[in-house]
Amino acid sequence: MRPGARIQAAIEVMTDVIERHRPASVALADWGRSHRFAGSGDRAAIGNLVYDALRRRNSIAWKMGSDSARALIVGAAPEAMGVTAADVIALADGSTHSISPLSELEQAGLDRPLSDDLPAHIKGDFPEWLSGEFDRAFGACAVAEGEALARRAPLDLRVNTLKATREKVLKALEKYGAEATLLSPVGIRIPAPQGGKRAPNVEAETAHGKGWFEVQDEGSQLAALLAGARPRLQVLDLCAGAGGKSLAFAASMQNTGQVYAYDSEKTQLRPIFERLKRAGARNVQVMDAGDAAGLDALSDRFDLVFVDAPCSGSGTWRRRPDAKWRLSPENVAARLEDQKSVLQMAAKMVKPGGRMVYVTCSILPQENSEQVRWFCAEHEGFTPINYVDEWQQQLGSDAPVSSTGDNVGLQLTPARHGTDGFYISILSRNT
Ligand SMILES: C[S@@+](CC[C@H](N)C(=O)[O-])C[C@H]1O[C@@H](n2cnc3c(N)ncnc32)[C@H](O)[C@@H]1O
Repeated sequence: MRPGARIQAAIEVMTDVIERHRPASVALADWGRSHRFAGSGDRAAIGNLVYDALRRRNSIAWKMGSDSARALIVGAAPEAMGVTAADVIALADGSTHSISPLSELEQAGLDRPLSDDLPAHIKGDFPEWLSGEFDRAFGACAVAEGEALARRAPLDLRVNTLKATREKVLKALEKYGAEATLLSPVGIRIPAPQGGKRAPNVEAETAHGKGWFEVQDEGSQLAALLAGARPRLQVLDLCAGAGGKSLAFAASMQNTGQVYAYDSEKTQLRPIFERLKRAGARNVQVMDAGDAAGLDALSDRFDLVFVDAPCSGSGTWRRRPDAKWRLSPENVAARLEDQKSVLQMAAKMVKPGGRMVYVTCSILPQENSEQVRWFCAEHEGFTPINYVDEWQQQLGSDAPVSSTGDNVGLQLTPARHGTDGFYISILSRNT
């Protein structure tokens, strides 16, 4: 496909996303199925246009003077395709399948700089109704944090130390520009693709098939490392989902002790079996999904209960930018209730002297520090542990500074730490 046709195709996909409220990945897959002639390069370029437009939706709409699918895609095109505004104007020649010529207004929008006095939610590309939460979370840094959440994310991998070393995986993925992560000692990063380039399909690599690594954001790796899953412990991964953390624990525990992987949803849990097999993880017991009675029978037993709580996902907007605009106050309220319910359940499972680790991939204080405060008020036997000391002990390096400014919980963000937005709080059970 010619570049002008790719822009037109992206407008069609974006129309589907906006008008029919469909997830971008579904709209893109549907478009691919009904346009079989399009190659993988075309699909990647169209995907970049759609995702970049969603990442920077507010600022692009302001520049272009419209929130229409066409305005958003045209506004995103220079950066998404790695070309100049003049190139985009020239590409829109109205030839068969291509985008029609740009109006004067559209042309002017491509060159319009953002003015300094714009509100934070426009400059930082986050939903206006979350302005208060962004302000509470980041104060004067709200725009910078929003901007970082609106950039493309790198591809992060966790080396499976049961089967490989970081050096070995770095060598296997050298061709993709793989480099060691700065914070996680078992992490590897492939930088985000620029312009029209696409991210490599690392899961098609032999090294992945052999179980040498898993795709996992560095923030997620750090949450698992900070939890302190040592050899021979009894660990409960309470919201195990596809098992990302259970796999990391199995590696930290050198396949000794026991990890119980539980989730209320069997469809979430389903991929864990294949992943465990590939990784050579032998100390993970997958519980029946939703088996509350089975879980109850294990009360007061665990050295470590890890709560990877259901949340708004606001920390992962770089990877799922459409979720940013679908999120509603009602969704957040529902997740807050879910979090309280899993925290209540988790409290019963920790043995005296054991610990609970509460994690979200969110940057909203409501879901993070405020839930921990609520939990501690309800459960007198639990006390938050200073994460700075814990980091030193578990990772043997100096802890990064949390964007919350305190040591109760570690809030990681793309702007400060280069990871997805993650919140990690460690609580010890004293009685
Ligand atoms: C953030 S995801 C977990 C991701 C997973 N730990 C990983 O690393 O791949 C949250 C999970 O919590 C599960 N969940 C929601 N409510 C739950 C509950 N009451 N008990 C157990 N799991 C629950 C969801 O099904 C979902 O899989």
